Amino acid sequence: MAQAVGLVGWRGMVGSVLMQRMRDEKDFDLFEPVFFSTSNAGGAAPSWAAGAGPLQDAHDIDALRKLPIIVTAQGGDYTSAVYPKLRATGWTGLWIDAASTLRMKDDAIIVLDPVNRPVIDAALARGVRDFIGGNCTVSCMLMGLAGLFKADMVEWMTSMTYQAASGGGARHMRELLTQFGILNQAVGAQLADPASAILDIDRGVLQAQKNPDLPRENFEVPLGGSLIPWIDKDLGDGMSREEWKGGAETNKILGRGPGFGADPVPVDGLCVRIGAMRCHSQALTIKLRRDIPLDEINDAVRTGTDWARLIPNDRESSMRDLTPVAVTGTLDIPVGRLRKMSMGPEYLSAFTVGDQLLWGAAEPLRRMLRIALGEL
Ligand SMILES: NC(=O)C1=CN([C@@H]2O[C@H](COP(=O)(O)OP(=O)(O)OC[C@H]3O[C@@H](n4cnc5c(N)ncnc54)[C@H](OP(=O)(O)O)[C@@H]3O)[C@@H](O)[C@H]2O)C=CC1
Ligand SMILES: N[C@@H](CC(=O)OP(=O)(O)O)C(=O)O
Repeated sequence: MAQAVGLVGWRGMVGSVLMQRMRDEKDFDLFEPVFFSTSNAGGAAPSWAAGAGPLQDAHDIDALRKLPIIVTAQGGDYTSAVYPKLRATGWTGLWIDAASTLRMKDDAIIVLDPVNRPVIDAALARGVRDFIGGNCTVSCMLMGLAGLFKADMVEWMTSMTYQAASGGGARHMRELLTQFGILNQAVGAQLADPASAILDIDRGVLQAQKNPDLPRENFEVPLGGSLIPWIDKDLGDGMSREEWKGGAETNKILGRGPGFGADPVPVDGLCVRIGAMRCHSQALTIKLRRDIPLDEINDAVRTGTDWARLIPNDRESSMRDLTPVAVTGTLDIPVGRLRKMSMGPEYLSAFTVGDQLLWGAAEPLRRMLRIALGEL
């Protein structure tokens, strides 16, 4: 009989993308899904899951502890509330989670198997039970640049991010679009008149952006037609939590830093929210360990993972292939704008884009489940 797997958070935004990918890849042929809900215990399982029983209560520790594997995309509050109680019962099953709560725990692994499969395999062999998806910005960056890290070409790196609204969640995406709609309406008549003055339109947009009635419950400030140079909590030392994750998680995924054999690679930067929908983009400045020819760098990027796509550093290719619109809904991680910078031959610039709901959230989890089931 197939192994039972508990699924929590399957109808949220990350969960829905995860379910779709698992259906596309026929993952459900490999296990018996047991669907949980925090809001509708006893309700029907999703219609596409033929034969699945009714929804179980996601806070019912006795129901959860019967399962050898639990996959959750329910969120950090759920993990904080349920995980400690579940482990306190002596449950030794595998916990596969999208939330950041447990990521930096000593005995938890951040999963991104095309980059750190040996770390995952070694952890499974020594009995590690917690496998957590990485921060979306970090995972997308590493899926593109893995080749440079694998070849140990990187001395340090800065990452300047352009992060999509989806990183905040579904309500943030709606709010962004609502803001755009209101801005458009505010100047609709002038826009329709080719003879109207652009500075009048600009004034009208600014007025609408500054109007206290513009919906901003989620982002707190206008994002449509603007940007927000802060993501996640304020750590109190000038750094945002999202920026801290860049260095901390990159090194943990690579198996570098304190507790590992190799020195950490300094990774730092500035994380910015922009008005894109669901793709995070990043401009990278990389200090190479030595002057490496660009051909060699291109080869390393191209072969780093099966999903990295080398984009020629020309105007047409960059505009066509290196944008959120080009990448959304695909697993491709294009990497382009690769060139040596004027600071010297050891300084490399790069630009990369990734769908933060796919490689940034859902894909590493479904692949970890396959690994746990011995199917990848
Ligand atoms: N958003 C992102 O970009 C990323 C998020 N993550 C992590 O994934 C977790 C979940 O995030 P996300 O998917 O954005 O959260 P959502 O808010 O979309 O979903 C979370 C839960 O909300 C409940 N819910 C209530 N109303 C609705 C509704 N109308 N439609 C769907 N679900 C509803 C569902 O639980 P129930 O069925 O039990 O009612 C659902 O599982 C978080 O921990 C986050 O940190 C990780 C990487 C990226
Ligand atoms: N913080 C990310 C999204 C996210 O959920 O990240 P994490 O999984 O590290 O909490 C963003 O806002 O774009």
